[in-house]
Amino acid sequence: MLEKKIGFIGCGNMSKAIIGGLVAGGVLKPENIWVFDHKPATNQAMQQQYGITPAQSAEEVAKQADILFAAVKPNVILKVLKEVASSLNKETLVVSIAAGVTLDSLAMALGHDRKIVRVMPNTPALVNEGMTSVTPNALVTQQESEEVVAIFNSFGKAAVVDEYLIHAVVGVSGSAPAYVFMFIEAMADAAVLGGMPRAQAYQFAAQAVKGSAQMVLETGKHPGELKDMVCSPGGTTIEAVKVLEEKGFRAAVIEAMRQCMAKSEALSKKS
Ligand SMILES: NC(=O)C1=CN([C@@H]2O[C@H](COP(=O)(O)OP(=O)(O)OC[C@H]3O[C@@H](n4cnc5c(N)ncnc54)[C@H](OP(=O)(O)O)[C@@H]3O)[C@@H](O)[C@H]2O)C=CC1
Ligand SMILES: O=C(O)[C@@H]1CCC=N1
Repeated sequence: MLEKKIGFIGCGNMSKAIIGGLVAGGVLKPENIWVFDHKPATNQAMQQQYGITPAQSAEEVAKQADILFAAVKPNVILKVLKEVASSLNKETLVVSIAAGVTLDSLAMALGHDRKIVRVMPNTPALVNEGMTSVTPNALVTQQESEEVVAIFNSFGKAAVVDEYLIHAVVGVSGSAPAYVFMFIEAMADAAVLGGMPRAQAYQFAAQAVKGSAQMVLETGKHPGELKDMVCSPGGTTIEAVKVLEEKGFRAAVIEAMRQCMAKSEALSKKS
């Protein structure tokens, strides 16, 4: 169990996913998780649900934390960090989850002597299947970096990546659950069209996606080979594959992600 205090400023979708994962994984005592959201009702609800410690202010969280998560929207994070910079201890590790906010701009807000880690998680952290990239600045030690990776590994998988890869990470995992949910919803709609009850259709579609993902991860086989294994000659699947190719399925996914990555890059230039 990690004997550190972890603080969160901002408690929305992502903080809830990370805190849920930390508590479920027994990574640290819930009372060692300090939370400040500017909505008091959120702090109370988190205390009731997880037994975490609600704070009265962002400064209080900053003073308490050994590792401080800045988990507010990208447009407010620099202001929030500037306000708490003087409350941080010298050794506090600041972890930013904001999309498009670079290590350089975080250092400008916090001071250039700060240990900062930029991470990009995703919402499946809520069900212990998150995927997170971890990018430390030069002041973070190997051991501290490994600690952050271990935190995210406790509710999914995590890997250290160079900062230039962050836009690809946003495209392929940070934002990706949204397109996967759309795919599941569309498949379920089609199953409903085929007469299946709606709830059952979501179950079948989601399990098909989960099982297929598991096959990629566990067999190490090329996705194309796994696809070929499903397509019987003259069978049903190849009919579906033909239509997906005709409708530009792959091109649509690639173009959607290209624009997602471009937006991530544009946000980084603004910050
Ligand atoms: N959602 C996702 O899938 C992912 C999000 N991210 C990043 O995570 C960050 C947070 O996203 P997400 O959790 O979705 O956002 P949310 O809006 O759900 O959460 C942010 C929370 O912080 C609160 N807040 C805003 N300003 C302050 C402040 N000054 N002090 C304390 N609390 C404040 C917000 O309150 P209010 O609602 O009143 O504004 C809200 O409750 C973003 O920077 C985003 O880029 C990264 C990866 C994936
Ligand atoms: O849509 C967004 O900007 C954030 C970043 C990754 C997922 N959600």
